[in-house]
Amino acid sequence: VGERRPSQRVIQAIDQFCRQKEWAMNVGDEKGMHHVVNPATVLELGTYCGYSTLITLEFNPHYAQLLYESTESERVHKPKRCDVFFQVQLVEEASGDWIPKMRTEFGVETFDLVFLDHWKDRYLPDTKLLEDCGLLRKGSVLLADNVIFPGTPEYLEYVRSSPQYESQYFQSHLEYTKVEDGLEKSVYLD
Ligand SMILES: O=C(NC/C=C/[C@H]1OC[C@H](O)[C@@H]1O)c1cc([N+](=O)[O-])cc(O)c1O
Ligand SMILES: [Mg+2]
Repeated sequence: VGERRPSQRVIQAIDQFCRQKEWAMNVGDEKGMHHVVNPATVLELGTYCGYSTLITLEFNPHYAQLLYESTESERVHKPKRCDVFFQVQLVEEASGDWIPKMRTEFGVETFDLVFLDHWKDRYLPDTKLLEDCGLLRKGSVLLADNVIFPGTPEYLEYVRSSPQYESQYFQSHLEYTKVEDGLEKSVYLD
C-alpha cells in the first residue's frame, strides 16, 4: 500500500549526489519526463538505478537490486523472473528476449508509453519488436532519451522518416551538464 515508486526524496538525493559528487546516467531533473507525457501503462527499457521507474526491464542484477532498495519496498516474490511492487514490475531479463513475452507473462495488451533509455543500439531493434508484437496502439508514445548524446542516429532516422510516427524533439541538456541532449517523443499513428 502507498507509494511504491522511487520516493521523491530518493530522486532528489540522486540528483544532488550526481551534481555534486559523481555524474551518473539518470535521465535527470532537467530533461525529466513529467512535462512530456502522462501515461497509464508504461514500459521502461533500462532501469539503471530506478530513477525513472514504473514498469521496467533490466537484465543487470546489480541495477535490479538498486531498484529494490530505491523503492523502499518489500520484494513480492513471484514464480517468474520478475518482482511486483504493485505499481512497479521489474523483469531482470534482456529487452529483446522479454518484449515478445509481455502479453503472455503480464497480460499487457498495449503500452501507453515506452521510455527508451537502455543501450542506444537497442532502441531501433526493440522498437521494431514492439511493433511486430502488436504492443503499440494508435497513440502509444515512444519517449527516447539521449537522441543527441550519446546519440541514437539510426533510431532517430527511423521515427522521423516513418509515416507510422509523429515525432517531436524536446531539446535539453545531458543530465547534470551543459552538453546538448534531448528527448524524442514519437506518437505511433497506426
Ligand atoms: O549508455 C547510456 N545508457 C545505457 C543504459 C543502460 C541500462 O540498460 C541496461 C543496463 O543494465 C543499464 O541499466 C547512457 C549514457 C549516457 N552518457 O552520457 O554516456 C547518458 C545517458 O542518459 C545514458 O542513458
Ligand atoms: Mg539516458
